[in-house]
Amino acid sequence: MPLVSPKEMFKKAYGKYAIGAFNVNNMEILQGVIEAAKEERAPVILQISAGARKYAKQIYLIKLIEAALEDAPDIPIAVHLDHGDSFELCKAVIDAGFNSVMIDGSHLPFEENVKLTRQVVEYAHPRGVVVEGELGRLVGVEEHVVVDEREAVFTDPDKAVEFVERTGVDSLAISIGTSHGAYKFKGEPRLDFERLQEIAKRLPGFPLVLHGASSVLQDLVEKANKYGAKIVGAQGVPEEMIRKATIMGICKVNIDTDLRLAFTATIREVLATKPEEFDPRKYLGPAREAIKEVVKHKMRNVLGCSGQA
Ligand SMILES: O=C(CO)COP(=O)(O)O
Ligand SMILES: O=C[C@H](O)COP(=O)(O)O
Ligand SMILES: [Zn+2]
Ligand SMILES: [Zn+2]
Repeated sequence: MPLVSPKEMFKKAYGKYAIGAFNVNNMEILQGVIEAAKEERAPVILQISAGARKYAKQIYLIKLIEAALEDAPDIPIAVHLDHGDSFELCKAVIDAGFNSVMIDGSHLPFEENVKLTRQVVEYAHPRGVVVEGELGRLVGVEEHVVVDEREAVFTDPDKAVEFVERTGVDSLAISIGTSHGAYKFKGEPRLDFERLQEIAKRLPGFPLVLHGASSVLQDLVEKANKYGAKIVGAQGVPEEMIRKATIMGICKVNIDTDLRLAFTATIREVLATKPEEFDPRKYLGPAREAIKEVVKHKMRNVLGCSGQA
C-alpha cells in the first residue's frame, strides 16, 4: 500500500479514536511499531524528528520505511516530520517523499507563526502533503502556577480558530498541560479538558494533536531502575486522560518517551542478567519485542485504533 494521508485517517477517527504517532530512530524501533500495527490491524503514523534525521541519516530511515510499506501492505501508514523548525527542513522532507509535516512555530510570536506555517502549507498542499501546526507552548506547568502563567502557555481557543483559518493547516497541536519527556508533572497530573472542549467546539471536526502524550509507564521505569537506571520522579499523562482526549477531538497522539523507556529497560535487563552476552541481536531483539508490546498496548487499550486499518 502506498502511504496514506493522515487527513484520511483523522476523518475516520474523529471523536471516536486516535492514531498513534510513534517516533522512529532505527530499524528495531520501526520494526517493533510495524509489527504492532500489523497484529492490531491499526493505522499508524511514523514520525521522524530533526534529531532522528541527524542520527540515522534521512535516507536510511526512508529506505527502512519503504521496506515497512512492502512488509505491511494492508496497513495504512503515514510518514510525518515531527517538530519541523524551518521552511527549508519541511521542504527537504516533502521533496524526499514524506506525506505529512509538522511546522512548529509555537515559540514564535503569533504573526510570525502564522506566516511561517502558511509558507509551509503553500508548499505542501499542491504536493499532496498535509501540515500540522502548533499553537501554545509545551512546557511543564506545575500545580501551583498562577492562572496568568497558564494562559500564557496554553492554547487560546480564539487564537486557535484564527490560526487555522489564516494558515490553512490540516491539524493543530495544542497545549493543554502535557510536555515532552519523562518528567511531566510535579504534583497531581492535570490536563485542561475544558480548554480542549472549547477548542474542539470552535473548530468542529477539525483534527487536534496531543504532543507529550507518553504515560511514563511505571513498570518500565521500575524495570529500568532495577537494572541500573536512575530515573527518579518521572511521571507521565495517565492513560485514562489520553483515552478521554481521543474522544474529544484529539486525533493524533505523539509517543516517544514510552518507547525509549521500553527499549532501554529491556536492553538493561538483558545486559544485567546475561553479562556473558555480547551479540547485539541478543539485546536489540528483545528491545524490539518490547517496542511491539508497548505499541500494541497503546493501540488497543489507550488510543482505540486497533482493528481500524
Ligand atoms: O510529543 C512527542 C513527540 O513529538 C513525544 O512526547 P513524549 O515525550 O511524551 O513521548
Ligand atoms: O518531541 C520530541 C520527540 O520526543 C523527539 O525527540 P528528539 O528531538 O530527541 O528526537
Ligand atoms: Zn512545540
Ligand atoms: Zn512533540
